[in-house]
Amino acid sequence: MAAPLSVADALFRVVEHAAPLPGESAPLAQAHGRVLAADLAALRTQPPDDLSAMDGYAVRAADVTAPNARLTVIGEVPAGRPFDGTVGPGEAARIFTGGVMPAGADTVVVQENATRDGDTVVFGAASLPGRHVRRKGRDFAAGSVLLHRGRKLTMRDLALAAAMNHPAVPVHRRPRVGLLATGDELVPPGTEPGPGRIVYSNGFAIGALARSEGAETLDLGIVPDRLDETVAAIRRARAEKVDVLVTTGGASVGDYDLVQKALAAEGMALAFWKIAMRPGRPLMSGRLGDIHVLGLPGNPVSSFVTAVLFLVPLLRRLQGRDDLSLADEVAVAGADLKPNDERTDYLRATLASDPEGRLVATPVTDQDSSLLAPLGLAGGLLVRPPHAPAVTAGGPCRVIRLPA
Ligand SMILES: Nc1nc2c(c(=O)[nH]1)N[C@H]1C(S)=C(S)[C@@H](COP(=O)(O)OP(=O)(O)OC[C@H]3O[C@@H](n4cnc5c(N)ncnc54)[C@H](O)[C@@H]3O)O[C@H]1N2
Ligand code: MOO
Repeated sequence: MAAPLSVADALFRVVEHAAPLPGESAPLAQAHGRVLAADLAALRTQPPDDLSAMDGYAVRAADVTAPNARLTVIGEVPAGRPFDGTVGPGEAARIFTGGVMPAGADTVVVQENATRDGDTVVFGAASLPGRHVRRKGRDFAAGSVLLHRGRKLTMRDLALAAAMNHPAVPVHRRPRVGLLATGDELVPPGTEPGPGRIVYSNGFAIGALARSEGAETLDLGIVPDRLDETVAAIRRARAEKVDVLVTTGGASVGDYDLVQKALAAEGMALAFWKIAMRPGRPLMSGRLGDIHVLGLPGNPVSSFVTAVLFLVPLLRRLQGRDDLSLADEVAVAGADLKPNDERTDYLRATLASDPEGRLVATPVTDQDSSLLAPLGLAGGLLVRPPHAPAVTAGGPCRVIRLPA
């Protein structure tokens, strides 16, 4: 039997055919977290002119080289209303923060250092050229590319794009993710489950994860373990033009695990089924026309962990991002770790800081892949690579923080 696919190889196969979705225009107020589909160049220079940084008087520095200079006030320059005249020798213009520096003036004396008497002003202190003046273009020049394609827009980027004079920005379309749960035993939360029934849970975490990664989600419901109903749900997903179809459950080898059979009947090209990880071994991936299919195992922990590791990168790729995976970071093991076998292990671990400020990751005691309560307590996944040797408590390890 061929060795099962490694996590890295599986991830490559999940994203290799995922091209960024087409661009669309998003108004700035709706663009937070969207990913730029094109470079963004400034449409204007900022500041557009030399501006005063203070409320005071715009003067010639040559007139105020010593304290007690006495000048004649020839006009007023509020922000947004430039002054037509020129400040000549012996003259000053009253100016306010953001006002355009009038011709002739090259420095600003703050009003705290000025005594005004009618048209005359006397300065208590000397000033130097350029003092309290914000030079034209100090922030950026027209034509400069300040935000690059592939960037996930932060709230600060929105302010910058606005200052660059863009009311809207080109962003990749949000991926549409269809979520399909399978299993005769599943009932929605809030009902009175009959004997042997299980409350449907995992789609709530996976849906929230997908939306937090910029996707729109479509709930395709729960289908029973029947081929015809599973096929019908897959057809619904196609009719709804989802970009990604995420199924949960029915991924294993049991008589009622029909998801792959139904997808094959609909023409899916299988990329892989089963990979060398724990939890999540029965993960399946393929393509159904333009739809990227991820078949996640039904166990709630397995489905969430595989969604974090594979759905997140797929959604990021579809939105044109290059930072596909959630970053891992160095931590200290909070307990002894056994040597690992050939599968990458993702241990649910609580996270804390030790007195030296180091991140400590302690695996929860029961690592069964059905357990949601420990998953809720875990702040991260402690990653054990294939064949990792034993680590004693206090030794180094790596963790992936789980999204909130
Ligand atoms: N003979 C074997 N049996 C199993 C194997 C195997 O290799 N050989 N793999 C095991 C592993 S590992 C996993 S993971 C599961 C995955 O199985 P399925 O994807 O087919 O999942 P189901 O059998 O449908 O469900 C498993 C478990 O999870 C519950 N479940 C399913 N969907 C949901 C949901 N949406 N919300 C909450 N809980 C859900 C379901 O009731 C089952 O208890 O297979 C092992 N078996
Ligand atoms: O891989 Mo299963 O996901 O171990 O429970």
